[in-house]
Amino acid sequence: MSAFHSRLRRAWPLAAIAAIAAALAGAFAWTAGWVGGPRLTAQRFTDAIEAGNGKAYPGFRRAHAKGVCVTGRFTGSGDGAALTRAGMLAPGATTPVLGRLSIAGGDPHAPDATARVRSMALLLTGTDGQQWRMAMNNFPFFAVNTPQGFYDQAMASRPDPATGKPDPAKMAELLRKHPEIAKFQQWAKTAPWPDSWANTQFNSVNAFRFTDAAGNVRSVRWSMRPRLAFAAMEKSLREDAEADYLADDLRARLADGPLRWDLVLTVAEPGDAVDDPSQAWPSNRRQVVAGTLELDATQAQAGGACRDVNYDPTVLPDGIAPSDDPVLAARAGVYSQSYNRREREIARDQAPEATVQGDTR
Ligand code: HEM
Repeated sequence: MSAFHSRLRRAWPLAAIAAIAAALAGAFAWTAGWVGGPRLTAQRFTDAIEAGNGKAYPGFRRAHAKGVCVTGRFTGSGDGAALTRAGMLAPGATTPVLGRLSIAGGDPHAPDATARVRSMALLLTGTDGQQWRMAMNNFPFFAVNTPQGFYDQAMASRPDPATGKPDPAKMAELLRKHPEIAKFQQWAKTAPWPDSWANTQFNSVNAFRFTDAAGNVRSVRWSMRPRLAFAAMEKSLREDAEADYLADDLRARLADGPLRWDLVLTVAEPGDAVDDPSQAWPSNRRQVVAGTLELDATQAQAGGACRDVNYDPTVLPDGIAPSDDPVLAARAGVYSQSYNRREREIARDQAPEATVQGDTR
């Protein structure tokens, strides 16, 4: 070995250590948001959603703040077993459900007629303790294709202090940056509004990976399809409706008996957008009715068990896993942040409105 090579060999460990140290320092700086611009952390994301709400509502979810708890059960039909080994979809398997029906938005007192987006969240707990948490909406696809898009939307929606409404120039800039939003705006403008949670279809929107007993993996989206026929509510009727007509309607319907939705699994084909929730899949994809959800009771969220649940859609039983969709990953971080903030406010007695027993919603 030459003198040069032996000097190099002696120097190498020091150089390697220095390089590793530099890489670690770089990674730390990136994580801390010192380089490459401020990173989109769950904290910043949640701050933006709070700012978009215009006002603080301690103890409430930072999104979908207004809602009610529901309870019931889910029974597997057995047909879903062709797609996943998850025991909850086995034939006849019955799983207790603690759920929540809500409207989108950060104001827990918003009149129902102002909320274009309606939602269903479910927590299924299997006999072996495994959980399947879902948070679904009535839109068929998401407004944006990245977490950054959702963040930008929250920032652009912040009320302008002068008008109390979002600045139209900022909204125009948002649309220029995220043109996929136009498709969602078209849906929001034209799709008829259902008159009840009970006849609304709720969609997972994000895709998930289903693994069957033989180890085959497929990309799946799912929907809760109501057994009740869709009934539209015209604008004039919505304008005259009571602020809490959805919860009133739910109580009245449940007094007459349980409400049911079928769980419909839709299987992707090669080329379908499995990591982009803003793109619907073609309507001819294979569908499987994997079971039925039955809801038979409702409770106000202030005193109900759903208040203290984080319906994080990445909590899944064996046989179902998150896709690589970055929006899904972002949801897990932001829901946790929102959950921690609201539970801390409740624990510190800073949230009388969110905790008052006997409040109906
Ligand atoms: C980056 C995208 C998204 C962000 C940042 C976001 C943010 C949030 C936040 C902060 C909450 C409140 C969580 C809590 O305090 O427990 C929430 C609730 C919810 N979100 Fe999202 N969301 C996103 C996408 C979606 C999508 C794609 C869907 C459905 C298709 C969805 C459906 C829901 C539902 C149903 C709830 C209410 C859950 C409950 O009742 O607790 N979200 N979201």
